[in-house]
Amino acid sequence: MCQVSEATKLDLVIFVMDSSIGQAVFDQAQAFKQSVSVGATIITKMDGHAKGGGALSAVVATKSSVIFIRTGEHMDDFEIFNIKPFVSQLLGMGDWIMYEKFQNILKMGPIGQVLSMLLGFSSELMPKGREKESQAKIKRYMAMMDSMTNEELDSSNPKIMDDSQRCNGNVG
Ligand SMILES: Nc1nc2c(ncn2[C@@H]2O[C@H](COP(=O)(O)OP(=O)(O)OP(=O)(O)O)[C@@H](O)[C@H]2O)c(=O)[nH]1
Repeated sequence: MCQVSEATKLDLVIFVMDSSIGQAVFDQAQAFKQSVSVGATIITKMDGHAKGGGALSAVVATKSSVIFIRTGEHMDDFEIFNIKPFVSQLLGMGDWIMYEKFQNILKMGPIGQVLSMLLGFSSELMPKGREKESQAKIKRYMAMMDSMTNEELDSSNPKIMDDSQRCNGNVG
């Protein structure tokens, strides 16, 4: 790697990390940084189970920014790195965000009008003429989420649900 770096005039050295290796990436990234001057990082395999927490270690070790994530095996499975969804996924905040959305919607009055203004809600959730039913559905989702522990809300793993909750019908 040092020889390649010395023999060529590189505009940018990119450290490519596999998100599935987790925190072990720190040592790898540090060794990389000690040999060549890393300018950017790419996180791969974000389509798998890993949330990419190791990226934080890689960024600290290389003192570089993440520029892209890879989300598949094909050539074009690249996405520009976007900090908000990344951190949200890392913290498992998807369900919390949805819960807050529901709470705000219910506060905002006639739900049909409100939902029609919002992006991200499908017509199945709010069919025309069935607003009351849909409002009840949202309240049911919220009741389900109220019955979940913080750990369950934070996790994207459905297996973490307690079996007794499934039997009680608390979980859809
Ligand atoms: N699902 C998925 N597969 C990926 C991604 N990036 C790379 N791969 C696959 O992972 C495998 C290894 O990729 P390589 O590019 O050979 O990575 P490498 O670091 O040189 O691999 P090693 O030589 O095994 O260390 C290949 O089959 C890739 O297609 C990704 O973002 N998602």
